[in-house]
Amino acid sequence: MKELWTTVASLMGVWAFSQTLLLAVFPPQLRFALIKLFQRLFNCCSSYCYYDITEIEGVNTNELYNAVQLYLSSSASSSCSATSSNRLSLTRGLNSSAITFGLSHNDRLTDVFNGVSVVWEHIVTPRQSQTFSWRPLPEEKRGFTLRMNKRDKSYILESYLDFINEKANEIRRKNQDRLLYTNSRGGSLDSRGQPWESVPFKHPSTFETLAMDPMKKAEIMSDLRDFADGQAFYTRTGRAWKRGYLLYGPPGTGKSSMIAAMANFLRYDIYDLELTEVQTNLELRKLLMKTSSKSIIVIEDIDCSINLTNRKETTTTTTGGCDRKSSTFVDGDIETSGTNNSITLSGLLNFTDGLWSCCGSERIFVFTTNHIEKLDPALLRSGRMDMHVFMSHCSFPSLKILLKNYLGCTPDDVETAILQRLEEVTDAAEMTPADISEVLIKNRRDNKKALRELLEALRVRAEKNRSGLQRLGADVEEMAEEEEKRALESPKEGGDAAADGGCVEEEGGKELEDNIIMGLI
Ligand SMILES: Nc1ncnc2c1ncn2[C@@H]1O[C@H](COP(=O)(O)OP(=O)(O)OP(=O)(O)O)[C@@H](O)[C@H]1O
Ligand SMILES: [Mg+2]
Repeated sequence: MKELWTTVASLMGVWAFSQTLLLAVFPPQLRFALIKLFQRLFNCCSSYCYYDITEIEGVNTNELYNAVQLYLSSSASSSCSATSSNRLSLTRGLNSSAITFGLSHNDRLTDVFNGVSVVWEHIVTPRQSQTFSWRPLPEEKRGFTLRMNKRDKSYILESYLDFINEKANEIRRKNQDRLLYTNSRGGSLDSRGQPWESVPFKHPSTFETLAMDPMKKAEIMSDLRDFADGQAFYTRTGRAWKRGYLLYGPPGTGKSSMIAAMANFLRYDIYDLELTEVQTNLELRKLLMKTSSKSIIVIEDIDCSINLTNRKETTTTTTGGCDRKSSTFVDGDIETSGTNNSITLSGLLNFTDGLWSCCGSERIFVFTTNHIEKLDPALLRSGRMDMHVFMSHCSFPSLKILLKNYLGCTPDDVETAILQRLEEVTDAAEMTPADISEVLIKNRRDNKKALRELLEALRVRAEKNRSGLQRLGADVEEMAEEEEKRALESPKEGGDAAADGGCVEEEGGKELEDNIIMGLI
């Protein structure tokens, strides 16, 4: 033992002496060159190669550093024991409610990709002197060093880095709160040149809570899934990676709730485009260019936002309380006659389907309306609106979902007689899910009372609809009798009319009938 200590002491003495000699004999530049030479010699003999990924490259943040950090965070959290120590760093990013793990300073982690093992080291050194920079630099220099066997380099390096980028994007999306963007500031930009304002998107609506026909729901979910997984398909078929949805139906049937459910399902951001705030087609295009991939671009109540009825007329439209001049179109092209400084249907069609619509990818356009009949067919064609989804009044299957949402009860928990009665009246009542939700929310503390009140509300509404229909039938009959009487009183007139063509009379009768129906509605 004594001998061992003597050897260690003499070795340390030799080390101290050589260091003093090195410092005294070699000037700093020479020392640096020697170290470099030793490093090169070591690299030539070593079977490993090393890649440094620094946090800041020049004055720019190195995106790859962030990607590696995120990627390693998933491995670090799951394999804490694989690191050389049990210390991990924890971070929570801006706009993120998730905590991410990271390698602590100067720690190592082994990763395996395609059967090849590599080692990551997180290297942190103090920044020696603050060099001149337009922005303050962190006090520490941070970077990752990737070590892999030289023979594996050509085999995995490129695909490994691609994989890391992809994985990092996935983690970023999963961790980051989704955002709801709006263009409520009109055309003005913020300090970062952004036309969109954003807030965290926290809408709780999901496909599970959405009350609609289960078959239709499953179809939409599968369509969305296919879309999100369809990158290869869209590339192969030469189509832009986007999809259009038109949600239409009466107010309160869940169109906005469906958009929130779609965003939550795909984990996409939402851009709520307020068309009445957009003044020109150019502004619309700029807004589109500033949207990100993996997002849903929404235009609600499209029929109220812009005159979309006739592309071939010059019209002055009143939109959101302000007068707007539409341009003249010939098959959707803007005439350059001075009035093209406004937003037009042509601009909107280009927005959804033109070349500019492909400036990003993986985007869904959703339009909503209460009046589908008011929309120009050009807007409705496939490619622009691929899926037309009718959000209807509450059906019995939808009602069961609402009962589960608000009262927490399944059909088995409801008395058979009540359930049967509910089934009989739901369709006839034509109540919206919003109306039914209101009845259930008010009485949610007492399930029995809630069911009673709901049944009563449905019954009253169904009765009202039925008597309305009867009244309509009686009115139509009465009118028809009057017509008949008039025809008998003046047979010549009636005969002439008949000679002119019964369809005219028939159309007149139909018009009359339509007027009565509209009046009653
Ligand atoms: N299908 C539905 N499933 C679950 N809840 C619904 C549904 N439809 C409506 N609701 C409830 O009613 C409220 C209003 O619904 P929503 O705003 O989605 O209707 P909308 O169709 O967008 O109406 P509008 O045409 O007036 O914009 C929501 O907060 C939601 O709670
Ligand atoms: Mg809505």
